[in-house]
Amino acid sequence: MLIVFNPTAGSRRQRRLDRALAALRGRGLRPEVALTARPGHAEEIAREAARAGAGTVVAAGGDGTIAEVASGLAGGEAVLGILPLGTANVLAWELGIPLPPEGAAAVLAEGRIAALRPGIARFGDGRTRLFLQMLGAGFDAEVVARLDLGLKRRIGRGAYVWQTARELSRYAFPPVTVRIGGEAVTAAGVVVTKGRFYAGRYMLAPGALPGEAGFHVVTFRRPGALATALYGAALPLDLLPRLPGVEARRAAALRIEGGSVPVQTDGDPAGTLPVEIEDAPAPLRILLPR
Ligand SMILES: Nc1ncnc2c1ncn2[C@@H]1O[C@H](COP(=O)(O)OP(=O)(O)OP(=O)(O)O)[C@@H](O)[C@H]1O
Repeated sequence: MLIVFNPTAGSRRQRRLDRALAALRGRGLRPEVALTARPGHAEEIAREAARAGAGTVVAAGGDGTIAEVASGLAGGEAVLGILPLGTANVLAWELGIPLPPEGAAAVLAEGRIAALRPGIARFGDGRTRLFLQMLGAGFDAEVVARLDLGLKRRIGRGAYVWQTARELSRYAFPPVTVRIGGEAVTAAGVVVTKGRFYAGRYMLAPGALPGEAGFHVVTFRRPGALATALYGAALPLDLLPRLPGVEARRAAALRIEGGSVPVQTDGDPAGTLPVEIEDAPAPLRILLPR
């Protein structure tokens, strides 16, 4: 077992890693730890470990680190483990992986292996990006792109609230077009998700199930600061899916177009529109609670 540790993710991460390591050793495991030195490094480490025959490669960080490790493992035999040390930890909430390090360690030691179907985003410039939870185009990606990472390290999720307030006054809400089969929907923004939750443990797509093929596509029709502030206020109350102008569809694959609109995947900046989205060719094996 190799643990790929992002020392910049979340807060109090070193102590939480140490607690997980102690719990794993208590269960007779002797994991190695590799530290990431830069964005993208977790993917390289994971790919190399898988090539060298690692059985389990654990992403110790937030959703961005998990997506990077998953990219490195794609198409191989190694199993993905998750030690949630991030800021929002959406995927951990989605999959029921405990946030306390001892609980997460128990899943790494004794969990069951399940299959997830990652999504793949193909950008107009030819780059691809794998995601496990979600992709957003529009306002949420603008917030992620402009987030002050130092502030996020200091105050955690409050940094997103602060950045949202700032972007509400200056984002122009250019329209995006979502194409699913022959249908075209124009909206102010869209979130394409594999899971139910968004921004933590808040309900976005109640019908989504981990491991399913395809996507739940949630469009936000109304542009502007007022509508977006309302979406933001409804989110922690789990009322977002019921708001007027918020519509959900299923799609096996889709294309999103829009001029210079930013895109985020699993909470990290990923590029700009256009993007084509489909399921990854192979499932990914992952350790989940029994
Ligand atoms: N050593 C490093 N220095 C700077 N950035 C790094 C380093 N290692 C990894 N990263 C980048 O940090 C980004 C953010 O990390 P991650 O998403 O894991 O944590 P988080 O943002 O705190 O958590 P969450 O996504 O759950 O809110 C990752 O996308 C990764 O590319």
